[in-house]
Amino acid sequence: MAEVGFLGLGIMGKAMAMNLLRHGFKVTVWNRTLSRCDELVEHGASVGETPAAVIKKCKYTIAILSDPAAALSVVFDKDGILEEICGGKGYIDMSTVDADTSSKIGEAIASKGGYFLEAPVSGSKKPAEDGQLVILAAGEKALYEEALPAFDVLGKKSFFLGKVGNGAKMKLVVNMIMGSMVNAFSEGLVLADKSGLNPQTLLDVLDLGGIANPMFRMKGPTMIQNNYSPAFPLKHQQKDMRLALALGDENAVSMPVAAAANEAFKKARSVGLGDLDFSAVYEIFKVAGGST
Ligand SMILES: NC(=O)C1=CN([C@@H]2O[C@H](COP(=O)(O)OP(=O)(O)OC[C@H]3O[C@@H](n4cnc5c(N)ncnc54)[C@H](OP(=O)(O)O)[C@@H]3O)[C@@H](O)[C@H]2O)C=CC1
Ligand SMILES: O=CCCC(=O)O
Repeated sequence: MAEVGFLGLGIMGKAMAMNLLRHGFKVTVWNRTLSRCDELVEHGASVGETPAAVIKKCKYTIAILSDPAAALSVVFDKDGILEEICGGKGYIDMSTVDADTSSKIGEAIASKGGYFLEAPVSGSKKPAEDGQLVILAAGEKALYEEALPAFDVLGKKSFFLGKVGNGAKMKLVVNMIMGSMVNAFSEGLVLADKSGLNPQTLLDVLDLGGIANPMFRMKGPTMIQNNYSPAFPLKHQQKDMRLALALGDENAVSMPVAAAANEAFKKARSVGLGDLDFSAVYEIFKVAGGST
């Protein structure tokens, strides 16, 4: 089996790279903070000293990094991907970024003869651990097909969405909806509490009705316990709202609900909640609603 490169061992990257190792892939990892590679090495990974070194060694390399700045940095900066990508090699960026960022990366890689696929994912830490992500790929179809054995390990379903940008846009639309939902959910929990209802009973009622969903089911119990151990960091959700709103601007789509949700996430970041789970936006509604 060909060696797969893997850049970025944050919450998602660590779980995904671990999964590939568990399924017999040979994996060479790199992370900006190199010490984060140690645990993967214990499970059989090799380490590349730089993104360029990983690209040089591997037929194709996957990355999942925090945001557009990070995604651009590993490609264009010193010791970056562009130094070693060449004909026959592939680069798959699974970070959540905007279509422009993805296109810039794709064009630069193509200019060196390499193949590029964007492949952001739906699903969080647990689905990443369980190989249950939803993969939203777009770009070079041949690379998509080459990577399918890895995608089959990482995800429960892969979509090929056509040209570069379509994966990024799909991911931003999905996360824009999710970010708006968690705001409405938070507001509802506060309203239930302030009007004398038991929030746990609200969760039970919601779960039996037409708006039951895995996100409410998973986050509700931890939110009412004020437990925001990060699966999806709030700072990344706010980044996704910001990028989705920019996509709305480009397309003249009015998004008042998403704009209000973005304000709540920004407020949450401004009071130091950015590294907690995105469900910590609930704290902002508690303050606004006068809850204790
Ligand atoms: N967590 C989730 O539930 C999901 C997240 N995503 C998306 O996946 C991506 C990663 O998320 P997640 O794993 O949660 O994030 P984390 O914050 O846990 O990890 C971020 C990763 O990016 C690296 N990084 C940050 N800045 C740079 C930089 N300038 N140069 C190189 N590397 C950098 C970090 O390295 P270092 O260790 O050195 O800081 C780390 O490996 C994001 O785009 C997010 O929106 C998508 C679906 C679900
Ligand atoms: O981008 C993060 C998505 C988190 C999720 O789908 O639960």
